[in-house]
Amino acid sequence: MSYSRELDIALLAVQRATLLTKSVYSSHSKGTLSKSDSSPVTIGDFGAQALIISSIKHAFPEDEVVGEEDADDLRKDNSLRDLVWDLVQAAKLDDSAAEDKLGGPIKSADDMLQAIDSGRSAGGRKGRIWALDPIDGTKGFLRGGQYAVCLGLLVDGIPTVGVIGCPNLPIDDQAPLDSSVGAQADDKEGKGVLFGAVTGHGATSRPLSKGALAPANAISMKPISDISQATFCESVEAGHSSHGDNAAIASKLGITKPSVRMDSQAKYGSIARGAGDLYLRLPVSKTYEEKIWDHAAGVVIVQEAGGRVTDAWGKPLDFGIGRTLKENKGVVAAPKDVFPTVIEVVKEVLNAKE
Ligand SMILES: Nc1ncnc2c1ncn2[C@@H]1O[C@H](COP(=O)(O)O)[C@@H](OP(=O)(O)O)[C@H]1O
Ligand SMILES: [Mg+2]
Ligand SMILES: [Mg+2]
Ligand SMILES: [Mg+2]
Repeated sequence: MSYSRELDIALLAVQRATLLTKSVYSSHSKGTLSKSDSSPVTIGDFGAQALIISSIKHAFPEDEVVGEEDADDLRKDNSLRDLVWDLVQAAKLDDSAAEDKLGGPIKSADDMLQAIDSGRSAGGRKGRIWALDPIDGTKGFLRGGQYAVCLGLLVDGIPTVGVIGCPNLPIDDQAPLDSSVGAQADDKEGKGVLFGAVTGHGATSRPLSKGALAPANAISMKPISDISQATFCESVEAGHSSHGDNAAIASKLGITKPSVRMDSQAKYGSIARGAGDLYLRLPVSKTYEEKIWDHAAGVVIVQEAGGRVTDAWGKPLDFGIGRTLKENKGVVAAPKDVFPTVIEVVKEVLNAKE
């Protein structure tokens, strides 16, 4: 199957949601709350989840969605709900054919809450399940760094369609990648990329637009003949990925360039288009379970661009067990031909710590 309709809807739904996240990004009050795990969530996360789930349920009513957020906090606080509702009503693509494909605007605040809560699927190995991260890199979103709106389709537990919208990344696939891209990001002139991929059909990038989709460019990972020249990406947040272990791996590979620190699945997009080469996410905590919505879209895009993605022990990521990757620890992504070299070194560093 080519999943071309799924890709089209996912691209448009993510594109529409970025109109909302961009309006929150540039505003002083982001309506930030602290969740039970003490991680942040903003009115942008709730609004983007509502818009995307409503688009998916319109186009594919039978599909399930595993979404990061739920509407509990909005049901308890009417003023917060109203803030999100205002944002959701304002986020419209300026192309009526595209809006029609997404079912047009959400009809009421109650429908909005219901849409957000339709992301409560438990996940699993059977059928079609979308994994949605309405704002990935919320800490970057609040700090003024990179963030991404991410949507992946799992078919029988296998990531099959992936879309990532990155409002703050340079449009140009060839733009040099260093930590200035990860820090002090903005979404002004020349910024805003939409990545997309379907298993077996390649990966693309295109400028984010406000209406119909812009023409796509095929992307692929950069061939590397000398691994010591590689550029590696890692989280900005030291609590999400071990900077020390990542640095030890880079050093064993002979890499001397400093890492590119960047929030969100913008890392997957950046290596998929050959701006960077490796993505290292070595676990910090022994008990943390990676979430399926933090990786589903990025994995399809990197694989279709010529890469391989596994956990830090080289085990395939298992998206079919539920909302988390509980059988995996950490994540490593690299171009296929150098992947075996990279994963051997990752395992050496992990084994030395056991
Ligand atoms: N202890 C931890 N280890 C790894 N990832 C974590 C973590 N705590 C939170 N995260 C995840 O890290 C994601 C951001 O990744 P990155 O550091 O690459 O930007 C967060 O996504 P959200 O921002 O969507 O909540 C969150 O799901
Ligand atoms: Mg979060
Ligand atoms: Mg996330
Ligand atoms: Mg998120």
